[in-house]
This record gives sequence, structure tokens and C-alpha cells, in this order.
Amino acid sequence: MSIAIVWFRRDLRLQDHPALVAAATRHERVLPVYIHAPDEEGDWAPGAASRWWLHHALDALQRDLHRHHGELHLRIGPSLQTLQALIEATGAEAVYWNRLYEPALVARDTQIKQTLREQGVHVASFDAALWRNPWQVLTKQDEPYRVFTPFWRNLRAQLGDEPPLDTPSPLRLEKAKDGATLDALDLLPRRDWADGFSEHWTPGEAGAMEMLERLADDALRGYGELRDRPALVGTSRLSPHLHFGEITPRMARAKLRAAVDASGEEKGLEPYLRELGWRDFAHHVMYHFPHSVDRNLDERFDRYPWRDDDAALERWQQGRTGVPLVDAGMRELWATGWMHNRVRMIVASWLTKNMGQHWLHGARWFWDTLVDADLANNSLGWQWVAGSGVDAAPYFRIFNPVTQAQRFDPEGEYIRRWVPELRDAPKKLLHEPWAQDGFAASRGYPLPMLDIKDSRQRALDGYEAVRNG
Ligand SMILES: Cc1cc2nc3c(=O)[nH]c(=O)nc-3n(C[C@H](O)[C@H](O)[C@H](O)COP(=O)(O)OP(=O)(O)OC[C@H]3O[C@@H](n4cnc5c(N)ncnc54)[C@H](O)[C@@H]3O)c2cc1C
Repeated sequence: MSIAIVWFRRDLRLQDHPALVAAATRHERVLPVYIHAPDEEGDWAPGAASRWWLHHALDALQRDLHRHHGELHLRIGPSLQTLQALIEATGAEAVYWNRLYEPALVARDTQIKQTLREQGVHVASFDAALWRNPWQVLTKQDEPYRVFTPFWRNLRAQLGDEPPLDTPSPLRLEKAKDGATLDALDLLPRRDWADGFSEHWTPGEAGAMEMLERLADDALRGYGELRDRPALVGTSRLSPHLHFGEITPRMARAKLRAAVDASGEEKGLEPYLRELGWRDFAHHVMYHFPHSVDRNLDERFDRYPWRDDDAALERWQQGRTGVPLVDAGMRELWATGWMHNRVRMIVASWLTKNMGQHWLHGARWFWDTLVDADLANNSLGWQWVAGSGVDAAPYFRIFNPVTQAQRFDPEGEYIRRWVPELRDAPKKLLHEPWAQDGFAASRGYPLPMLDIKDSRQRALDGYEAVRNG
């Protein structure tokens, strides 16, 4: 009997899963395997919020496979030796997986592929996480892109209407002995910090499809206009589902296309696809410039006079900077494992520019606390805001958290939600509680840790060091 192993990684779904389709089509039985080997992710092993998500996503996939009379065989690493042991134990003749693009994982997978092939095992890897592999979108000179707009133009022109793949049917699943339990992976945090996450999220493919339905039915129409308003559910909130591969860009596009065709309202679709394009772009940058995950892409920033100050960093992490929009964002992150994109830019700008701290301090905190922590998107986001990355915001464009709040949270709903000390503050003080002597203190809210204007000027002075060498 011919058996193929499907090595699940961050593709925790059954639909649009090319490795699963190949295994089910070419072999009599499929053994679904997940190997827990966080050390193989180098310096970027999943953080605490990601591990919370992973636990529940594996549980959901397990339940989905039970419906097909099988199970997800869990093992604790290392990956190569685990696959070899499973091949030996089951007589599997092939191993299939979908590609990942993080530098440490590309190196690992290349080595595993080569070793298994040398041992006579059939190995194949497939594309599903992105719209296109990073090497399939290049300039006319066959170079990687450094600027989003031409990258997107090229990628957009390549996108056809490829339908997602169906779950193979029938799916004949093989079982193996000596698997680990989900609890043995020890993914859940010991303290109760993440307990509230399940009010906001349902990890797994069904949860992803629910979010997508919501977007298709309702949110997409307003996406172009409302996506910058943090108080509203104006974006898809699909980022953790996309990160863990519970849904693919192809699945999202097909569903949204159908909804748009049915309603006759195109609005929202193109802006949404363009955001997904940023995700492909981030992976493109990480793949072609792998050092960008922990070093300034623009090396001139190695000269920037970053300031280390642990106490200040802690105030930022805890949402006690005294700047309402920054604190609201940091508290949303702590409570839900997610933060709105506009607010991510503002808190990142406050940390790197006003506070003058290295973007990696922020990237590390996000890495541990975001349920959608994604090495490509996170590194690109932080370097973009810091000004040290590809296609970065010009350095002198420093977000002013007060004017941003007035523009994007004009009624202060977002601030009132996440900063209870200011819940009943009059509107004119909500964005600047320091404007009236004694007001902030009377509410138990701190004064701003920095003067906005002075700290902006210091950031600009630091930039002179970058420019002049
Ligand atoms: C400092 C900083 C750090 C960030 N860290 C992460 C991270 O670790 N993981 C992450 O997924 N996103 C990150 N982002 C990008 C963005 O904030 C989130 O993808 C977005 O807020 C997720 O919400 P959504 O799914 O509702 O987005 P939507 O607006 O609905 O967008 C749809 C999808 O497009 C992708 N996307 C949107 N914006 C971007 C972007 N700027 N870069 C790359 N992909 C994007 C995401 O996969 C998202 O789910 C970061 C941005 C900044 C400024």
C-alpha cells in the first residue's frame, strides 16, 4: 500500500492545500503529521500569543480530521529525524509539504528535502501561502523589488481567477503509533493573560471562514473608507488566520469575488487585494533580503543614536506612556493579541522616533504578544515606520499621536474603550489630557513621558547623523 506523509506546518486547513491534494491523488493513504520543533525557527521561535493560537488551531485541525475518520499525528522534533522515524515505522514512500519562506525554515527544509531524496524518499513542496513565490515577481532586470507600487503592479497583472482547491474526497487517512498529545506540546501560557483572547478569536479553518463570510457580507463594502478607523471593525481581522495558513489568499479572493459579483458592488475589493499584496511584498523582501528580519536594511541607520532605556520601554509595553492613542493601542494588544494597523504605525513611530529606541525592541514585543506575529510582515512594518527598510516612510514623517487621534478616532471611542481612566473625559481633553492642569492625575492617568515637539526634534537631529555619516 502506498502511503504519503503530509507534513503540516503553517497550513492548518484542509481546503486549498496542494500538498494534501497531491498526496491524496497520488497515494492510497495519507498520514497527516505536525512536528513541534520551535528551536528550528532560530531566533524567531513562536512567541507566547502565537503559541496560544497554534494550540487552538491544531486542536481545530484535529477535529476536522476526525470528521474524515483520521487524526493529526503530533510529534515533538527534530523534524528530519522525526520524519525519518515515521517513514521507517509506516513504510511511507513520499513526504509532501507547502512552502514557508522564513530564512531559517528555508535552510532547514532545503536540507531535509536533500537528505530524504538521497535516501530514496519522494519529496515535493508546493505553493499556497502566497499568491506568487518571491522569485516569481521580479523587475525587468530580474532583480527583486524594493518599492511596493511597481511590485504590486507586476503581481496584480499575474493574478488570474485561479479557483482554490477542494478538500480531497475521499480522504483516506493513515494513523501512526507513538504520537504526542497536544498538551505535551506545552503551548498555552502558564498565566491567565490570554484567557480573554477566545472572546475575540476562533482559531482554525472554520473560524477563518466565518471571518471571511463577515467580510464578504458586510465589511468589504466599507473597507476602502473605514480601514483606518480603529474603533470600527473596518478591516478583515484575517491576519492570524492567514499567518497560520487556515485560509489562503486564493480562498479569500474567490469568496470575495463571488460576493461582489452577487451584489454588483465592486467597492472595497481592489483595496483589499492590494493589502494582501503587501503581505506578498513583505515575504518577497524577507526572502530576497533575509538579514532584514534583524538588521537595518538601510545600513546608514546603523549610525543612528538609538537610546536604550528599559524603564521607558516598559511604560510603552504596558500602555502607560501618557499619550492616549499610544496607550489604547498597547492595551488593545495586551488584551486581545491584536492591534489595528493604523495604531500599529503610531505606537511604532512613538517608540522608534519620539522615544528613540531601536525598532527591534518593538518588533520583539510584538512578536511575543501578537496572535498574528509574522516575521515577514512584522519586520517590514517596523522597518517601514523606523525609516530603515525598503520603501520606507520618509524619516521626517513622524506620526503625531494627537493629530492622528483627532483624525482617525475623532469621537474618541477607541481611546475610551481601551483607556478606562479617560472613559468619561470631555472630548477636548480626551486626546490631550495634559492640557488642563491636574486633570490626568485626577483620573489616575500619567502625564506624557515625553514632550511631543521636543522628542520629534531629537528624532530629526538623530537623522542628521544618519544622513551625514
Ligand atoms: C509595526 C507594524 C508591525 C506589524 N506586524 C505585523 C505582523 O506581525 N503580522 C501581520 O500579519 N501584520 C503585521 N503588520 C501589518 C498590519 O498591521 C496587519 O497585517 C493588519 O493590521 C492585520 O489586520 P487585518 O487582518 O484586519 O488587515 P486587513 O486590512 O484586513 O488586511 C488584509 C491582510 O493583508 C495583510 N496586510 C495588511 N496590511 C499589511 C502590511 N502593512 N504588511 C503586510 N501585510 C499586510 C494581512 O495579512 C492582513 O490580514 C504590522 C504593521 C506594522 C505597522
